[in-house]
This record gives sequence, C-alpha cells and structure tokens, in this order.
Amino acid sequence: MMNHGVSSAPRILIIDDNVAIHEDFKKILLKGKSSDSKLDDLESALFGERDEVFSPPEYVIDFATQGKEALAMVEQAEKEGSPYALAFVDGRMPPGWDGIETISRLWKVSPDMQMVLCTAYADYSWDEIQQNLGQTDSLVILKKPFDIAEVLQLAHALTRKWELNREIQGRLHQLAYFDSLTGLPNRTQFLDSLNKTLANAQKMEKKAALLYIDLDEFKRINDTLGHSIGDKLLKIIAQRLSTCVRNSDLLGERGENHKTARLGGDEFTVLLSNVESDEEASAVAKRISNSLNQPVELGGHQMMVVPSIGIAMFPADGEDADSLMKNADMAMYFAKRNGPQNYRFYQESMNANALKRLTIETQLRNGLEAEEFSLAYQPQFDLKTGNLSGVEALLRWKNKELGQIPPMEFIPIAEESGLIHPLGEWVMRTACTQVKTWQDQGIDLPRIGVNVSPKEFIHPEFISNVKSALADSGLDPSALQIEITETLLMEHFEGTAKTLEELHKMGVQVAIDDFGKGYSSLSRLQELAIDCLKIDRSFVSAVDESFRQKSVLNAIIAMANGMDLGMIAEGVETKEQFLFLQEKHCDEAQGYMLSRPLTLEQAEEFLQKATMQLNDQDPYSSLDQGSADLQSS
Ligand SMILES: Nc1nc2c(ncn2[C@@H]2O[C@H](COP(=O)(O)O[C@H]3[C@@H](O)[C@H](n4cnc5c(=O)[nH]c(N)nc54)O[C@@H]3COP(=O)(O)O)[C@@H](O)[C@H]2O)c(=O)[nH]1
Repeated sequence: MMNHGVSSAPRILIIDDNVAIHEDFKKILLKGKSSDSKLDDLESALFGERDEVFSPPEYVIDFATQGKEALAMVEQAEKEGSPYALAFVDGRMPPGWDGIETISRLWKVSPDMQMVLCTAYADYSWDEIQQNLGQTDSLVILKKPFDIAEVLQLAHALTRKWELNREIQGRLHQLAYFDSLTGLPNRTQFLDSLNKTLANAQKMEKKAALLYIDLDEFKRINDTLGHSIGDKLLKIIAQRLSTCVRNSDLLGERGENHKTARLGGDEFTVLLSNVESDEEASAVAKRISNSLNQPVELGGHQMMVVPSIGIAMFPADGEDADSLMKNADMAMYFAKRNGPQNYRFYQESMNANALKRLTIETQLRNGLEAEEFSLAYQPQFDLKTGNLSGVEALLRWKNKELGQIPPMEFIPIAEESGLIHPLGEWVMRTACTQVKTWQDQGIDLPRIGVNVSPKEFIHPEFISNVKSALADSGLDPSALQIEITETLLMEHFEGTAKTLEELHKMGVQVAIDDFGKGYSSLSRLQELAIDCLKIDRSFVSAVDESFRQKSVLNAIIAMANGMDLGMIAEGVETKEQFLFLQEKHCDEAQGYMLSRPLTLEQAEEFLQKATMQLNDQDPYSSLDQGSADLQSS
C-alpha cells in the first residue's frame, strides 16, 4: 500500500507478510499512532504515554506483504522522484521471495536504499548473507523480537545516513556536471544532453540546432582588467544568455527544452531542440548577439562584449554530437574571421578552407627558418623628372610543398596566428639592409617602401624594431617609408597617432597605402604625422573609363596637393593613365607599365642601369626595361 502524500519526510517501506507487524511498525514509527485508536488507548493503558524524548522524526511509511509488491512500489517511487530511504524487510515471506532475494532485487532499482533485514534467530548465517548481498554498509540485521528503541534508533540513523549520502552525491554531481562560476551545465553535462536530444530528434524525425558562442576580445579584458572582472563579466554573459534563450518567444513553449552551457573559458553553447527551420536558429543567434552586445559596467569600466556565433543544424550538418560540435565550432571560427557581431551557419566548404589555412599556417611556422621568404622590389618613378624615386618591398613566399603562395593568401593567416611579427621584422631588416648595401655600391636609390600590417604597427615593440633595423643596417631613416592602411587609422586612431609622431621624430616617412578605399576623415588625416598618400589602383584604372571617374582621381590629387602631402599613384598600367597623372601633377607613379615587381637579381640589374642613365641624364629610357613579375614567373 503506497502513501502518495507529497512530503520531504524520509520514506520507509515495511515489507512483511504479517499485517500485524505492519501495525507494530506504524505504532513505533508514526509517533505511536496506529490506525486503530482503540489499540492506542489499550497500549497507553498498558505502557503509559510515550516519553517525548523518544518522539521519532516524521516519516512517510508504506507497507507491502511480498517482495514482488515491494519491488513495484520502489520502482514507482524512483519514477516519481521520491525514492524510499529505508526498508524493514522480513526474512521469510512465503510463498514469495525471502528477505535476501527481496533486498537484492530492490537494490537493483534503488542502490542507495538502506535495508534492515528482520530475522528470527536461525533464519540466516552471516556467511549466507554476505555471499548473497556482498559486503555492504547499507544493511543491518535486526533479530526478532524487536526492541522499540532499537527500531527507532535504526530508522533515525539509517534515514539520516541515506539523506547525507544523497546530499554528498548531489554536491558531487553539481561539481562534476556544472560550471562553478556561472552555474551553467558544463561540457560533460552538455554533451550528455546533446546525445539525448539528438537520439530523440532522430526518433521523432525533428531538427535541432547547436550554437557555438565565443566572445571576441574577452582575453584582452581578462588580461588588462584582471581575472576578477573577467569572472564577473562571464557571470553576466551567462545570465544574459540563459535569459534570452529562455525568453525566446519565437520558439514559444519549446524554449523550455533549450539548453545553455559553458564549455570553458569564454566559450558557450546553446542547444535548440525541436527546431523547425534554420530561420528559428538564426533568430536566436541574432537575439543572443543583440543581448550580449549591450555594454557592461564593471569596476568603473564600461565594456562591450561581442559574440561570434557558429551554427550547425542536426541532421544536415552532423549526425552525431562530435561532428555537430566540430562543425558548429568551425562555423564560429568563420564568423569570427568575418568581423564582429556575426553568426554563420556551417557549410561543407569550411572544412576544406580550414584545412588549407591550417596547412599554410603550419608551413608558415617553418618558412623563416627554411629561408623560404624573399623580397621583390617594385620601382617607383618621379613623374616630373622620370627618375627612379624609390622601390616598394613586396614579400614573396615559395614553400617546398605548396609552391608560390600570394601574399594576399598568407599575410592574413600570418596576422591571425601572430606570425606576422617575426615575419614583419624580417621584412624590415632585409629591406633596410638591402637598400643600404645598394647605396654603398653607388646605386642611387633614395627610398624603400615597406608594408606594415595593422597588427605589427600597434604592437608595443614596433618602434624599437624599426629603430634596431635602421641602426643595424646603418640606413638613413629618411630612406625608409612605412606603408600603412587607412583601416588602421580608422580603427586605432589614438594609438596610431602616437606611433606616427615617434616615426616622424625619427625621420622615417609614412605613406597611407591604398588611399581612397577606406573613407578616412580628411580632418583627422591632417592631425596625423603622414608624408604621402598612395592612391589606390582602382582610381588610377578608372582613368580609362569615364570623365566622372577621372574627376575623382583629379580631386584626390588636388586634395593631396592642398594638404601638402606627397602622392604615389599605384597600379599604372597604361600610357593614358601615366599621361593623365603627369598632366595633373601627381608626384610619383608605380605600376606594371613602368615595371613589375623584380627579383633581387633583376632589381640589381635594373637599379644599376637606372643609375647609369641618371648619370647620362636620360631618365625616361629606364621605363622601357622589361621585367618579370615574380608571381607569374
Ligand atoms: N604586411 C605586409 N603586406 C605585404 C607585404 N608584401 C606585400 N604585402 C601586401 O600584400 C598585398 C599583395 O601584394 P602583391 O601581391 O605583392 O601585389 C603588389 C603588386 O604586385 C601589385 N601591383 C603593382 N603594380 C600593379 C599594377 O600595375 N597592376 C596590378 N593589378 N597590380 C599591381 O600591387 C601590390 C602592391 O600593393 P600595395 O602594397 O598596395 O602598394 C598588398 O596589399 C601588399 O601590400 C609585406 O611585406 N608586409
């Protein structure tokens, strides 16, 4: 007979084929109250009122007359989430299972249950019990006839032991399956949920979506403001994430089934089960992005956290937890590369791209040591005199496995992996040393342009690297022109201004590369220590197209003149472009029509001829030289 009242009092099951014994237990354990008030009266007449000291704690007590019946009750209790703490089990219950058999079956369903085996004097030997039930501390043998105090004491001690065990298990579970900082499920728990959700989705032929979230710039916040601020920030992010997934009205009541977890560091996941379309997943991604992107105020600092989110759909993007996690992670990586505030769905091509990128990165790491890099030199000319005004150093990489790889392909990877720093340093040293060597050989080469990527330029050691490249090579700083992009100026204005000022003080020139593409603010440009604008080749090539395009180029030249900045037109490919630039008083030009980038040997030959012609006062004849672009050779 099962007691269904909802109570937090420990549950005890009495299993005995003798119903009179049930009544005895009831009287002892239920504060002396039997179901029969006449019996109670009789008992108090015989034994007097029960001493308050003996008053037992509250229990919920159920009764079974056979082992089988008890097993059904224990199974039901487990299913309902209110398991029994203790059973008093009779040793012999004909015609059914005996006490040992009953206990052994009950433990299979409820292994933590504490057992009291109630035996008559000669029922079982200790060896027999040990052989059948093993060595355990969850079993006590109680010899009949019972003593009231003994029953009360056992009930109290064993239910308390069961409660403590559960408490410890609960804490261990919390530690093993939840993240102690945010309280969210951890990776282990999440993978468990993911496996279950996918199995269910497969059975029900439903879709699911896995969102893999990483916080851009979190490492920087952690490193600069300290771990305590970093931890607080992660807690806030976890709260926002849970709230916006829970409140996702787009998913309606199904939102209940969605799970958020912290995998570690600044990586979180959201699992959307029973999703009907990709649009639902992207709606949640947008919501998360908007919510996390709200400013956070911590320790007097206001900070922005921008998430990158990768989405993999089940079953299209992976049929098991492993591949779904891997592909969502991959999509997140692509989202991050695409810029902030981004989410991306997984695509098959991502794997091929990522593999290629990884191969390039691995080969890049060995490239410097294996001396696979070289510089090409593209001449630049003074449009007034026709004299050589400088060269631009362009990095080239020929790898033993991958062959010649264009800089557009490997430089972004070098930037992301941090390899741009040793690489950039090598370019700077090689360029300075080479020009100084040429100058020492009597070659008239006034200047060398060196491309510097934003990551290099904002690095704290950039200025000292330039200084040591100049000092070690002995090159005059005015012969070095550093080329930076407009994007750098727009994204890092304050830090950039200081570095530009330092370069200016050193006497190093600075040119803005690809000028015109980046919408720089002219008033801001004026505030910066810049010497020259390199007009982007798209404006130069537009000369052949229309009058309107020509006037844009004209305006850029006029503006540079007005701001007293030097200018080099890039990508001059036709005579018409060349003549137009000359007519509009552009200072210098560079492009395939004049010369392609040259190998070291080609450059040497070219420069020697140009110097000789300069001495002969026949400047323009150098422009007829044929030269081979290294990329196409
Ligand atoms: N951070 C660094 N960036 C570097 C370095 N070396 C090169 N780069 C950057 O890589 C980009 C591609 O460079 P590259 O493939 O070398 O192309 C250069 C020229 O070959 C090309 N060019 C020159 N003349 C013409 C022309 O008439 N037509 C035409 N279609 N292309 C031409 O332009 C590239 C030089 O561009 P720019 O730097 O803008 O002057 C490029 O962005 C390089 O900056 C390095 O060491 N570090």
